[in-house]
Amino acid sequence: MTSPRIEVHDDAATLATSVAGELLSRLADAQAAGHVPQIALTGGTIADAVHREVARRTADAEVDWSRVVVWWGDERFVAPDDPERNAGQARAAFLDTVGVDPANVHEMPSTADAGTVEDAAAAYSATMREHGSGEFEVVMLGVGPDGHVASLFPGSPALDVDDRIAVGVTDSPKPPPQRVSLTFAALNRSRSVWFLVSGDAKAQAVARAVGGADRHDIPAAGVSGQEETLWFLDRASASAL
Ligand SMILES: O=C1O[C@H](COP(=O)(O)O)[C@@H](O)[C@H](O)[C@H]1O
Repeated sequence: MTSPRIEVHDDAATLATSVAGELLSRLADAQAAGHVPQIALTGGTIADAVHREVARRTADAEVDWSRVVVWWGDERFVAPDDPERNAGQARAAFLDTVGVDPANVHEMPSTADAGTVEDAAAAYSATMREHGSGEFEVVMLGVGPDGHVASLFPGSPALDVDDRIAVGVTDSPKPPPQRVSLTFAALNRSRSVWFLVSGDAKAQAVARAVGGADRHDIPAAGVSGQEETLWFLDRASASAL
């Protein structure tokens, strides 16, 4: 478990630019060292802004996207073309344009691929065991006003599942209710964990997570990187620190 570092940016736009730049530089460094980096993406508003900045800045970066392996920290269990899909959002924002190898992009199953969320979670766990070490270079995580990360929500039974890579969620308080999420155990194997948070609605959750709340109350408090835990905040989300 690493102590958190906090970076406060003026607003969501400067936060997104900074995260995108840092991600491109981490990936370039990992590739220069001979690695094929694996990353896990998140969904949501600030993630979308980060993804669009990655697309905008990729032409000037030294990253070979065909040698980056892409996973997700969570996904909504809906039809593949549903606008709620985190994967669809990331594809539209950057994956469709930066030159990733489709064989290296591991979307979580949709309702077209699996009968139940538990089947979907089991299939994703198997895919991760087959294709990757599960040791991410960087996991990016949005945080909800209730402190949720990925699809690990306060009070959910999924918070206590530590013997699996991915878990099915059937009662998400934020729609849609059915989701698949990586577990704390899987997220915590990442080298770097980056929280991306913007807006004053999330200020209390940030303060409680950084202050070491119980993960059952504020799930973001239960995730940290093996080498680095970094909070990218804007002034509004940092206002209760
Ligand atoms: O439902 C989800 O919400 C969080 C945060 O989203 P935001 O719009 O409040 O930024 C996101 O990180 C997660 O991946 C997603 O499924």
